[in-house]
Amino acid sequence: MSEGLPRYAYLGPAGTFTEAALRQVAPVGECVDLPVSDVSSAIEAVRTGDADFAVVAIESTVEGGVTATLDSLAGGDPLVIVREMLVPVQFTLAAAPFVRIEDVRRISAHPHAWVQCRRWLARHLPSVVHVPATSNTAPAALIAAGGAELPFDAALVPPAAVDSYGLVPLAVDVADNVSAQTRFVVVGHPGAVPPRTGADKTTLVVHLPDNEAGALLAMLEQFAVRGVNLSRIESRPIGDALGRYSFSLDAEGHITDERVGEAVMGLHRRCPYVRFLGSYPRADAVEPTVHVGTADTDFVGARTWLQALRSGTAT
Ligand SMILES: O=C(O)C(=O)Cc1ccccc1
Repeated sequence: MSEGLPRYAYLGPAGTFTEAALRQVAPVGECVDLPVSDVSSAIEAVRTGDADFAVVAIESTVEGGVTATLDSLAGGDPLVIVREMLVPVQFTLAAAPFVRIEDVRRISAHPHAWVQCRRWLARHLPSVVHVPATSNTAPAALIAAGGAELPFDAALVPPAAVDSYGLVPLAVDVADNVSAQTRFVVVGHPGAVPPRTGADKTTLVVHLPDNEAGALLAMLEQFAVRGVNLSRIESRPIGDALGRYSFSLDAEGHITDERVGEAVMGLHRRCPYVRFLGSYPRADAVEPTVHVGTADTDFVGARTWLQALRSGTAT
């Protein structure tokens, strides 16, 4: 019975790294899986009410921010990130039984997978052609389905998907970076913010005032002067005119941390648009370094002192 279970939209079909991320939060049987063919559809499924949550890749060690995810979250009805997960990413070159590596001319791969294996491919199969796939297991599912002749001979797939789709490995560990990781997030409707753990992240989208010299520096100063470290920042076109950019950033800390709250208030004062995309526990549980004068007690003490000055009760 799946009634009452949370519904998760994710990039399918089964066996993607996104599904591995989903399993960290919702084991099989404890949720309804809704596989879709791109991250924007996964996020949209939450907006339309077809899903309760979406699990989407947001950042990778190889390519940085996943732009489709950042753009889908930056506009449209507000959604928030409630959790993050890290998944190690490796690839196997695999094919239907009886395909020999020397006969491989066309390889189907998700564009991110192709980039992650570029050096290996250039070295071992320099003349192969890339056939883009919607996910890391979409070509595996096509091979497993059999039937019509496919426009590719082999595919780059997650190692765990080789057996589950009845493929054979032609070459293992073909990713260029052995420590590659992808960061995934669970996206849901705004509501109660996940409690502060002491090792949290806050994701924001910020627009800067137009034609103001130093506006980016002024935005960054809101964090710097309060001792808030940023772990990711990137610009994306707003889309309405050339030269207009939106900044997507991750700040270390929780919205209930005084220093993060003060920085976000500073953004609200200085920037024409600020979207809060959630505070959630860091997957690596690393706590931020708290610099002198930026602990919660420092902010609360300073506020109490100011109140006393204003009310004439300071001693
Ligand atoms: O989740 C997957 O498996 C995907 O197809 C997306 C992807 C692509 C490359 C690295 C990590 C995730």
